[in-house]
Amino acid sequence: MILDKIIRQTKEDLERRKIEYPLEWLGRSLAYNNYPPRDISPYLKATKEEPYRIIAEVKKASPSKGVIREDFDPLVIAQSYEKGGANAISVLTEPHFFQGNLEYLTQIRRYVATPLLRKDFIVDKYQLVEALVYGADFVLLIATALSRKELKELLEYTRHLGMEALVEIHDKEDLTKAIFAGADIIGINHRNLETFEMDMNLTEKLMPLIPNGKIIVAESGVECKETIAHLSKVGADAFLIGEHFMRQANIEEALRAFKKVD
Ligand SMILES: O=P(O)(O)OC[C@@H](O)[C@@H](O)c1c[nH]c2ccccc12
Repeated sequence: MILDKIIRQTKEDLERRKIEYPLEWLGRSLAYNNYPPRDISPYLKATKEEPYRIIAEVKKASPSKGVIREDFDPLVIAQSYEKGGANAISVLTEPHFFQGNLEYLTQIRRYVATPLLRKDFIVDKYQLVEALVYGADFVLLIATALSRKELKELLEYTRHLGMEALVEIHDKEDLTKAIFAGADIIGINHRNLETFEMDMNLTEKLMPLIPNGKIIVAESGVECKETIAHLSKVGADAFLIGEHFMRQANIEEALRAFKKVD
């Protein structure tokens, strides 16, 4: 089971980091943090002027596709995203399966003003403190990977630290967990994290079950404007897009083309 494998590896790494940088040290660097997290909701909620928002992802590789982009400079990519008009930027920080790095967050934060998502497999409060210290505005919490209680506690701690969470779901059971936890921003992942199978109808299927007032993010497999137009009509506020942009020679132009409302 790939998800189990990633979580196991994540926990192993975490034990090492906790010894190397105890929480007290990590907490101390917060005193020097010049980048307090921003309130992310206004960046993601659809409005009349901006009927859909785009979270563009910095992702070198994935377990389903291997290396997606050879010519990979996270800062240059993030700057292209910013110039192209991204509403937020998702930074993969998981090192083994996605070839990400926590340092990318800090690098990008220093030069880019667009809000940043720490995209990782978060299972521990320690990772939330890290997210804050390294410059994230919001974090991903994956309902499938957490128990009801864990999800609720991690979401509460995220807010305690002044951040918000994008709570990712893939089925009704995840949705129940997300609502129980008090999620305000719900990501519907079209990709099954176990089988990598895609269901591009999932947003449409789950939408009627989601209470009013939540911000909805459609995630994965979005590669054309037709999909965006359709899913935004169905009720998605924002789109999380990685691979499509990572495969472009001109990332900025590709993003601008998606942002242009027809
Ligand atoms: O590259 P895509 O198909 O546009 O998908 C982006 C994003 O949704 C995907 O990377 C993702 C969604 N949920 C995740 C959880 C962990 C790692 C990665 C992900």
